[in-house]
Amino acid sequence: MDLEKLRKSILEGKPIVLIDEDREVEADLVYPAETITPQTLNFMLQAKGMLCLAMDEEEALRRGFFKLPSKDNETNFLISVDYKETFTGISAEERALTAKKIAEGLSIEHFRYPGHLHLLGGVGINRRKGHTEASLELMEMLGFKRYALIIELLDEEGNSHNFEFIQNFAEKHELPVITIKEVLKEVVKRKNFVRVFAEANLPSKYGAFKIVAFENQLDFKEHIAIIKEPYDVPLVRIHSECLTGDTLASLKCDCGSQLANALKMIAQEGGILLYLRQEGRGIGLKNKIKAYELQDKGFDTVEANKMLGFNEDERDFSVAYQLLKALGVSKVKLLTNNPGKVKALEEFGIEVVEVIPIFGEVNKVNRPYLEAKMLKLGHNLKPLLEGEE
Ligand SMILES: Nc1nc2c(ncn2[C@@H]2O[C@H](COP(=O)(O)OP(=O)(O)OP(=O)(O)O)[C@@H](O)[C@H]2O)c(=O)[nH]1
Ligand SMILES: [Mg+2]
Ligand SMILES: [Mg+2]
Ligand SMILES: [Zn+2]
Repeated sequence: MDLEKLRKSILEGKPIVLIDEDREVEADLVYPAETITPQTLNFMLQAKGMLCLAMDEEEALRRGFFKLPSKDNETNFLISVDYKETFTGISAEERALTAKKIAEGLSIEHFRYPGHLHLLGGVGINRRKGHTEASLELMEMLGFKRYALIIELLDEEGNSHNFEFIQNFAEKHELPVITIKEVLKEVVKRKNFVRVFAEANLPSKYGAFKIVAFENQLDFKEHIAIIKEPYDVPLVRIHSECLTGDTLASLKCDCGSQLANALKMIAQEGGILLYLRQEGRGIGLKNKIKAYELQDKGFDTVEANKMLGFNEDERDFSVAYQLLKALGVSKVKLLTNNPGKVKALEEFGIEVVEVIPIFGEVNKVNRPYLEAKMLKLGHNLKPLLEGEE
């Protein structure tokens, strides 16, 4: 993400176009409240959405601004306000003044309500990945206080999901465009959401390990690390949970035998196994079993995922990066046949000094599954399946 370019745009009085790809490409214009001018605010109003000031909900509540009833994960409105020394509060100049006064830290006594500036409460980008939360992170990474003016961008007909219109608008006015996903990624790089919670010995039949549990504020799941020390550059296995393969001895996949082999290798060389709670390539256990239903009817693992409305692989390795960071690891020798895992770690700045294949057992049942992974998901399983290791 080109933060310099974004900062320059702000200094020129131009808002940033922030796209939410998860919500069918909805775009908001975003600008720091602390430096807003009536001119920029007036420019933003042509977007035709609802101009709001986003701030951290906790901070807002501390200062006496209060919430309006809303359901979980819906837009989190607080009472709308006007700064007391405005006339009606609606003009661009007066709304800009109200916004600045909030960004200055004034509490509710200095405002009339309801007023003409809507307030949105941000609950943290780890809890909600909306425009409100992303715009606050964006402000912070650009060196501004966590107060953002945001407004949805509507097209000529008043529609909010027109990618072409959004692009043209940005080009015409020379506004930078970024996505919530890009913001989130940058936040994961910069901040720490995970810390070591507990650490104990774990003697196992493969050797003497340590087991580490984490306090995890990123996806709130209970991931685990199994560690064998000492190591210089650790051998790292990032293993996604597979209840059926890992613990129920299913022959449908190679997960259980990969897990065993990884633990053996790590026991010998020193390293870390991250056990990630991303069952079924991220779709969860019950959906994986639904996918197995379809596989029983003859569809392959990729087709089954798609028929259920999922991508072929729904995993996100942000949390793996955060776990490694919490363990002080920035260089790894990665045990995998999956190029996607290497790419994911490298994007976060982890140095993958070596990629080491890790094969499980092939049998009659899992061969078609492994072939589908090789042919459709690009996994490097050729030596295993063609026995030419
Ligand atoms: N959706 C879905 N998930 C499956 C299926 N079979 C196994 N899985 C899941 O696939 C994941 C495999 O995880 P890993 O072995 O860590 O990763 P990988 O993509 O095989 O990559 P490697 O590092 O090369 O092993 C686990 O979460 C399994 O639960 C299936 O048929 N459908
Ligand atoms: Mg929105
Ligand atoms: Mg695997
Ligand atoms: Zn499995």
